[in-house]
Amino acid sequence: MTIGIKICGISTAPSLEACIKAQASHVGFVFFPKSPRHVTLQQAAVLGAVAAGRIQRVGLFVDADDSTIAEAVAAAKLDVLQLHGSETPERVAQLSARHGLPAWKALSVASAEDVARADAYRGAASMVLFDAKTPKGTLPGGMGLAFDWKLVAGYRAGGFAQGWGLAGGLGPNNVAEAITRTGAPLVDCSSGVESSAGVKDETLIAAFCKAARSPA
Ligand SMILES: O=C(O)c1ccccc1NCC(=O)[C@H](O)[C@H](O)COP(=O)(O)O
Repeated sequence: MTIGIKICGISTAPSLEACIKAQASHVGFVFFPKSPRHVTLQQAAVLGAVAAGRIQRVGLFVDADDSTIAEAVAAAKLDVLQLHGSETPERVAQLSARHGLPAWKALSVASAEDVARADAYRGAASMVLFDAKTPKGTLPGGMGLAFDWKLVAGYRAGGFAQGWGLAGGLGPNNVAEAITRTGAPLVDCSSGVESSAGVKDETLIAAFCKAARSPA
């Protein structure tokens, strides 16, 4: 099985090129102003053009309004929408249909009940991305926090056309073990390949992608 690898929070051309060179499958552009990884529409347009046809472009939104999403889709020529807030299944389906794009729904996980919330999104989202629940008042992602992988080990993703993904606290040193223990078909990493908040490290990107393709 070819593992999907998404590197999230790409905001510069060198880090984008590092993801392509390392053969990641997806890069994430964060459209959430509170994030240190936030990109402007101008940055997104440049990065989206560089990425075109070379790697899949995922736009990340947190309860964004229609115009924010429409402007980002147009600027970056996004291939996928990642909805990382409290978007309902209806909102996910609506945005996917409106833009003609697959939509991934991120769910924050700390318990089995959180994983079960994915059921409501079958048929609406093309993928469910399980991420760690973050403390109140902090960012809803990109915090380097992991959750108990046992909660999603062997997850059955029927009804999600693109399967499921694992995020939260992954890095070059634990991603192989995470894949082996959960069977996740896609892994997603942000802070684990950074030297400081929002600053990607090209060596860590390469190491992460290599490790993800070498299950423990
Ligand atoms: O990365 C962000 O800054 C961010 C901000 C707000 C919502 C989501 C965000 N990131 C989502 C991602 O897809 C991250 O890759 C995921 O949360 C894992 O992050 P990390 O634990 O740092 O690898």
